[in-house]
Amino acid sequence: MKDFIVIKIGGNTIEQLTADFYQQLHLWLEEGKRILLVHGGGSTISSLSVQLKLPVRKLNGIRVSDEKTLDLTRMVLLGKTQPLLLQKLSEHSLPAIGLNASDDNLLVGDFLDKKTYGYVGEIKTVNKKLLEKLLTTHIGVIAPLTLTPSKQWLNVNADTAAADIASLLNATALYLMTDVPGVLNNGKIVSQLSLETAHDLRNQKIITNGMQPKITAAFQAFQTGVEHVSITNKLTTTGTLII
Ligand SMILES: Nc1ncnc2c1ncn2[C@@H]1O[C@H](COP(=O)(O)OP(=O)(O)O)[C@@H](O)[C@H]1O
Ligand SMILES: CC(=O)N[C@@H](CCC(=O)OP(=O)(O)O)C(=O)O
Repeated sequence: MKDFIVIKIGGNTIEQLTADFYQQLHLWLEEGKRILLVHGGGSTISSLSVQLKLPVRKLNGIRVSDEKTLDLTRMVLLGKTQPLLLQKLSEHSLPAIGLNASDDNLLVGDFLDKKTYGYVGEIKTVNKKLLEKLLTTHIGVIAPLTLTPSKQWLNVNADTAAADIASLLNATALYLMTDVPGVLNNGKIVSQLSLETAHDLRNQKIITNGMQPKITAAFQAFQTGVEHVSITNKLTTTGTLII
């Protein structure tokens, strides 16, 4: 079975992707790797929420989502962010296909903690057979949403979604691509991050906001067997490697 590589691209990062990113995808495709991109879109969801006078509330970097926020999230991710990324891939001659939880039971999940976060989920199963077929010819581009077994849509933090999917696919690598070159401490990149150091940096409030779900997601994937997990702004530099 060929390797699965999962790459999470933060909403802000889509516009900043450079030529080396697309070149690396071409190289991996030539090597026969199966590539899945999980995209974010958080900043657009927040700015539209403000325009529509919906509350913007995040706890530990995770959006608290009522029904209206969930609806808006679905519209942004599937109506704006995903087509933008697909268009960019197409402009760089990369064959890509947009995917979401409702495609042939692609993702099934459950509430993360309904009392605390509302309509927010985590992913429990992935239709691996479908991805094995589709990803032989295409790069998969997947939105961070899930459906419960009773078909309730849920908003999933994109870092959490990428890590859940990487774990469930037994992926060989997970790249969490963001707008900073890695985890920073006093302006310097932490090149290798252990769980113990991550706890310390969190306690010292050096790791805050959107970096928190990224760190949780990174260790979750690493501990379930994803060999290479990194937080970076480029596929060609390691940034912060999880150890
Ligand atoms: N220790 C840290 N090192 C780097 N970035 C951090 C750290 N703590 C918090 N952050 C913040 O996390 C942000 C990345 O998370 P987020 O905004 O959610 O991005 P994305 O949309 O790519 O997931 C950085 O831009 C930075 O503002
Ligand atoms: C539950 C939750 O936090 N969902 C995220 C999904 C999008 C996301 O994570 O986008 P970025 O990676 O660009 O931040 C949200 O609503 O913002």
